[in-house]
Amino acid sequence: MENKTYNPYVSAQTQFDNVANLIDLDQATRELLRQPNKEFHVTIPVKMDDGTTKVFNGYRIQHNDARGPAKGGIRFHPQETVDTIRALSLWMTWKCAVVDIPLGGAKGGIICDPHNMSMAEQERLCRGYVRQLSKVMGPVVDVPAPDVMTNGQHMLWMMDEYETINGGHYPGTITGKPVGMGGSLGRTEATGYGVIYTLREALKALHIDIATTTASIQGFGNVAEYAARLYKELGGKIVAISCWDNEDKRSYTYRNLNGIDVDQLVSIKNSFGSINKQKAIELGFELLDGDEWIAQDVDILLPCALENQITPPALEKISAQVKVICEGANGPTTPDSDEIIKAKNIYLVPDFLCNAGGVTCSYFEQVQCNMNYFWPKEEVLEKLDQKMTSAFQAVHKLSQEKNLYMRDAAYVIAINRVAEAVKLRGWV
Ligand SMILES: NC(=O)C1=CN([C@@H]2O[C@H](COP(=O)(O)OP(=O)(O)OC[C@H]3O[C@@H](n4cnc5c(N)ncnc54)[C@H](O)[C@@H]3O)[C@@H](O)[C@H]2O)C=CC1
Ligand SMILES: O=C(O)CCC(=O)C(=O)O
Repeated sequence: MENKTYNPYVSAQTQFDNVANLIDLDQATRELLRQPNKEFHVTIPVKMDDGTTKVFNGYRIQHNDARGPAKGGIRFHPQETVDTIRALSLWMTWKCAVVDIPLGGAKGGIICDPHNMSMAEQERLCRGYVRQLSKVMGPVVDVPAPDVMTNGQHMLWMMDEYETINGGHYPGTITGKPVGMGGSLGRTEATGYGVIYTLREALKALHIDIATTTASIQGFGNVAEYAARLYKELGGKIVAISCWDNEDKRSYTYRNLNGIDVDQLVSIKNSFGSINKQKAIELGFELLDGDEWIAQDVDILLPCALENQITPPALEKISAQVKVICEGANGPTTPDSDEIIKAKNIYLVPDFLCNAGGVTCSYFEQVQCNMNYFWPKEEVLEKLDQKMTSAFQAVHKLSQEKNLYMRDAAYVIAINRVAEAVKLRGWV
């Protein structure tokens, strides 16, 4: 099969258009919701350690804030594109709506490769980004958080710059901050755990005992690591994990058919979620091609890396054993692949439902910051489980009642909530 290229923004709009037709959404609401409301494109000059100045391109795209302040992560990636960020901003709106938290959708990104930047350069980049955007962000406007290749330290530098500019303490400006500095316990785990809460519920609905299942995972960053940890804790066996190798500029799949020891693999990965190949081989892992994660004879696939990973050619390799796909990543599946997944009768938990644990915990972080009182981890995770489980059940129920694909059912709930908000506000 020929290798097609996919634009995530086109995919996000295609998904939206399909469901807008299904629910007969009026024309004005369609036009409003199928594109972002505001876009900020900025240049960020950064003094590099060698004395030169490098200019980076950054973006913040706010899709919709009818239900509350815009919310969504900031990515650092050398191949970041404005269309990817547009798509991600749409998905953030649907995500907050499907779990019913009072927030809108936004996303940010900077084209850069943090692998090749010192911590001091990264700090200057974070501060420069906020200097460009401080007027259009803030606790009641737009609240960023970590995403691919960003972490709590980046968020703290950004918050500090925002507070310096605005002269006060505004911990609700950014979420995903380190614990003790306005961060919430459980935020590090939240997205990955949320993925597994939805998997647990999906398996219950399918009458499959999680302890009898096997899984293969794409990615080994924040989302994948904590999904792997909780899945194992619930009795599942992981046989393969793939990740990017920045030295070889390609991905590999690490396989152990006896079951992967997650702690052991974490001990040999770096802060970017890349596994040390040499050490993995010494530990007895089989080294396979990066694409092989999808070809394993497992019950569950957990794509937790990037967008456009599950394509028709990739699906040609999928094992007949696969029963469930839980999308930890944003946009891992292309619209033409959805048709194949439906035809194969694989149960799909769609991205903006499956990975909503991160933003749900970010919302809890804001609530705790507003109270200036922080909950114990057990309380955070219990509330997170409740939110994720009830959102999953509402989507599953609708999908059963109306015979809808799970992605479409999640969209019906999310779009209806946002459409109602824009109507109530008198925007359409
Ligand atoms: N961090 C969060 O709270 C949330 C993240 N997400 C989404 O989850 C996905 C992963 O995010 P994080 O874990 O935070 O990022 P991360 O930067 O911590 O990890 C990304 C992982 O993907 C791997 N990867 C990159 N390219 C790959 C390729 N071609 N093949 C195999 N592996 C590859 C990297 O090696 C790394 O292990 C992204 O789509 C992100 O937008 C969604 C919701 C919240
Ligand atoms: O925690 C957040 O606010 C957003 C996380 C995020 O970027 C995402 O869910 O894709």
